[in-house]
Amino acid sequence: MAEHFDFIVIGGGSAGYAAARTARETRERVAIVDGGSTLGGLCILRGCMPSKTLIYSAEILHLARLADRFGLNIPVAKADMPRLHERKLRTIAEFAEYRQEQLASERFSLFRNRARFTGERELTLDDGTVLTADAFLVATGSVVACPPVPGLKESSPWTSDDVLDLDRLPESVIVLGGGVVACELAQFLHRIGSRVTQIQRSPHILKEQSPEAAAVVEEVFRGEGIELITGTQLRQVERTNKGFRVSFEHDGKLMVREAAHLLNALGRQPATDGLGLETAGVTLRKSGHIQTNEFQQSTNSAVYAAGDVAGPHEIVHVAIMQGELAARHATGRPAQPVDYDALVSIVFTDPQIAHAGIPEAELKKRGIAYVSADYPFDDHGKSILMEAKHGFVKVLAEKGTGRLLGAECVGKDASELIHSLAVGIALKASAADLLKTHWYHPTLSEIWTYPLEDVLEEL
Ligand SMILES: Cc1cc2nc3c(=O)[nH]c(=O)nc-3n(C[C@H](O)[C@H](O)[C@H](O)COP(=O)(O)OP(=O)(O)OC[C@H]3O[C@@H](n4cnc5c(N)ncnc54)[C@H](O)[C@@H]3O)c2cc1C
Ligand SMILES: NC(=O)c1ccc[n+]([C@@H]2O[C@H](COP(=O)([O-])OP(=O)(O)OC[C@H]3O[C@@H](n4cnc5c(N)ncnc54)[C@H](O)[C@@H]3O)[C@@H](O)[C@H]2O)c1
Repeated sequence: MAEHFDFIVIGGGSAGYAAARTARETRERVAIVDGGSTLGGLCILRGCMPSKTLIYSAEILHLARLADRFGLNIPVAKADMPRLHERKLRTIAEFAEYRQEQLASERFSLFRNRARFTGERELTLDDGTVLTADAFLVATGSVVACPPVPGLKESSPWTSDDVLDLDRLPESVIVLGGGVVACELAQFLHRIGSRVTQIQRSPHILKEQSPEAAAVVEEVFRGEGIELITGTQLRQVERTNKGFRVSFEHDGKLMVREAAHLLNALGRQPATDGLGLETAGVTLRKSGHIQTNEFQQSTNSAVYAAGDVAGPHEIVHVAIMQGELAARHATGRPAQPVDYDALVSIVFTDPQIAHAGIPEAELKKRGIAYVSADYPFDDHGKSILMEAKHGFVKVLAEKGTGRLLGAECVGKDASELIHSLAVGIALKASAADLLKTHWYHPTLSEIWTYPLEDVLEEL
């Protein structure tokens, strides 16, 4: 006999846990099914938290090496890999334990299995248990993609999981890709002391960001000593007795690079394999993501999807918003679709790239009339005294009304700085509204006053 629930979540990561918690507010019988070897989800175990723990250490190391610039004498600054690794494990363990306790609490029925749809409202677990529910949420996340580059799969390259678990210094690494994972980890590896070559297909890294923002990071990467080669076409990957050889075309010539290690950072794909989605009448988009409406409902109205498996943005806070939205809708409560025009996205390179609202290219595409203004960090008091002169801030506001539509920040701690503008954008404030703020001096944040004032003048 099948056990029946009000709401079943498949996948107890960021999206799944947020949905289960939200559904439990008004429903008694909520189940979570997670077949991962460790509970906790990508963000905690192998994504945001381990990467940002390590990247922060690498930033401190980088600053220590620039000690002379700050009038300091730090004779030796280098990574202690076993201790770096141990700190990461300790930090992650704390987050994971907390999440595991939440998932295993008596509020939910937790099944440590892989699940597969065997009917429109029926799941069969890998131990044969059959579960039915009024509504389901698929929140199975994503897996590393391996595009059909000859020899890539056969050579078993590292993925981000391997880099985030290093307890020794790799002598040299070739990083394939120019997306967020590739860039964040290429700079981390370089800063801890590896020789890094990064190979990217398009003419610029970080193609989701504006070309101006990407150009700042490219210049810093090359200045720090990363060999960054853009505008390439990968031809072949081979294992050698010393490591790896990558052949690619660049400027019409065939080029070859060799290194002890190879990192495949060529993207991730939605984790839908083996879920029996066809049996449940759930359709996928061309991208492989589960197709949903604005309430995260799939083509089977009883099956919702959220997080990396649903897209369109593979970011934790979006996964959480989508999970909460799906659970509210599935349990018959008022639910507001996610407002992607207020999206915040961040790349944790140094300098960081942060964006809020509608990107400028999208404003142009939609034919929205806007005014814009920017200001560089190399002309700002606090960033000058911090020796953090790379990058700029930019504000985009609606022509006529001055309503904030978008903002971009490339620079030190851009991930923190963007949030004052993100609040303005989400609350549909105008440039004049934001200028009522007491912007403290000297801070990095007060740099926003320059483009805000310029935008106001331009209106
Ligand atoms: C290196 C790296 C760094 C990142 N850094 C950031 C960052 O700084 N900021 C940010 O916002 N985002 C970051 N991300 C992205 C972020 O981690 C993801 O967007 C987010 O964790 C996705 O959450 P999710 O709930 O969709 O999936 P997950 O957290 O992956 O959860 C999916 C769960 O489903 C389970 N599961 C899968 N298949 C089945 C099945 N068939 N049956 C049962 N259970 C199943 C898995 O065990 C897992 O627990 C990073 C990603 C990577 C790889
Ligand atoms: N700071 C953050 O919020 C953060 C950090 C890491 C990851 N993430 C999320 O994880 C997701 C995955 O990141 P990612 O960097 O792995 O993927 P991505 O899709 O951002 O980047 C993949 C890269 O691989 C290249 N590529 C793909 N196929 C190729 C081929 N056949 N030949 C040559 N190049 C090819 C692409 O041009 C791109 O540069 C992202 O969507 C991101 O949202 C977020």
